[in-house]
Amino acid sequence: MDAKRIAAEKATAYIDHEMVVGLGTGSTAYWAIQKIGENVKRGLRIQAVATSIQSENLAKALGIPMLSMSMVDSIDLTIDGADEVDEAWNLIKGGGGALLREKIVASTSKNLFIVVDERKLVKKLGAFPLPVEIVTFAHEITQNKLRALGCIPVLRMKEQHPYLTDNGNYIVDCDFGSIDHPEELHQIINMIPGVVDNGLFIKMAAKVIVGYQDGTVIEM
Ligand SMILES: O=C[C@H](O)[C@H](O)[C@H](O)COP(=O)(O)O
Repeated sequence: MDAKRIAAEKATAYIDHEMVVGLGTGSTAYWAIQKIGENVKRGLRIQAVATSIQSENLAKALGIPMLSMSMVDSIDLTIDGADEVDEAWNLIKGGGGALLREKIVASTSKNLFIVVDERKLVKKLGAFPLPVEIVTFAHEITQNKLRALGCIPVLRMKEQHPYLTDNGNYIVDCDFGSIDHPEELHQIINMIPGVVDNGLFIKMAAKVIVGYQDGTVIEM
């Protein structure tokens, strides 16, 4: 079985009746949502909150009862993927552009379980360029300020146009090289006017579940 799938399905075993569950975004979270959908059909009673329009549509199609973000002030468990996980369980997220809603949902969750395949584990973050969500107007000024922090910023494109997030913002993928101090970098980036949020998730994960190519899965 696919390494992402076994990690994602393992995480769903922690979901119990009456929980409010946060649904992540991406090709790994996809498998968690599929499994939750199956379990709901078998009688699991939960309500869920999505971290993207894509995940919301998938969940609705599978018959998972959904709540809007404005309806919840606490989420029991969120299952989400990541682009990189370091040894302190700091994360880079946002490869799929969903970082802002993901961080709001994660910050409202009692537990954030990260599901990844083994390729996402790194010693230090930064081989994956850091996604930064920025407002569209004067985006050049914001990109210049990001460049001044020492990265190479690249405006994410989709079919010849700047990629737009679910929130109507742009994403800039920032190559900082190896990130020595993720917590500091997180704060410095978010101080820039025009930045909405960045894809560093600092000390937010309660558990990391890793799927391996050989079919094994390890919970950390
Ligand atoms: O914006 C997207 C999310 O942060 C994803 O969770 C992340 O990019 C990992 O995605 P995947 O599981 O597809 O590698």
